[in-house]
Amino acid sequence: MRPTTLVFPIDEHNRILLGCKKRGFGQGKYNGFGGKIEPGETFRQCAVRELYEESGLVANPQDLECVALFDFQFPFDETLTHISYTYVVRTFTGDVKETDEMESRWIPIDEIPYEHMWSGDREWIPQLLKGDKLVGIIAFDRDNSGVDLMKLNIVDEVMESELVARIDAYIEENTEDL
Ligand SMILES: COc1nc(N)nc2c1ncn2[C@H]1C[C@H](O)[C@@H](COP(=O)(O)OP(=O)(O)OP(=O)(O)O)O1
Repeated sequence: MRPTTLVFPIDEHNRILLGCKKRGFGQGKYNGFGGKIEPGETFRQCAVRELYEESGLVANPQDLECVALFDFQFPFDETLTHISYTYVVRTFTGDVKETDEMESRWIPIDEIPYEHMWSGDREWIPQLLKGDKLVGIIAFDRDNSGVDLMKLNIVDEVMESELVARIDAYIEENTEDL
């Protein structure tokens, strides 16, 4: 799986925008907005594109705050393993709309529906909301749903790579099918 991004918009009333995923990976779960990075994109470009496609909100890449880098590991199905650069955004325009992928709503942060989210989120989303920045591993169990291991470090700053997608695109362009 390609690297991914994940964005949590927060409004002036301190509500978080979450979407219930209508299809694909994480179907039926509430989450922020994101998806796979496309060749040639930076992580921030991916994040604002996915935010718009999935929620209708428009953000500038420079207004994203990078708050976490997660290595989501699925040892029992390696095809699911991926990293995710995770952002909070408080400045945006546009109207929230239902899309093919997500049905979204603004939720007060003390009413986040963790029981309908990925397990693990209950641990780290509150940390992000109080301002911590996190880097680490979350490893899932045999059913690819429960957390077997969570090893997260609080960091001063999440180092953002702008290179991965470009290298990926370069390799795709310059490698013949075997
Ligand atoms: C496993 O724990 C996870 N928790 C949370 N909160 N979010 C997760 C977890 N694992 C993945 N995610 C996020 C990261 C990305 O935003 C998406 C997955 O991206 P994916 O590319 O698979 O999703 P699609 O929307 O189907 O992708 P495209 O639109 O790019 O096709 O979930």
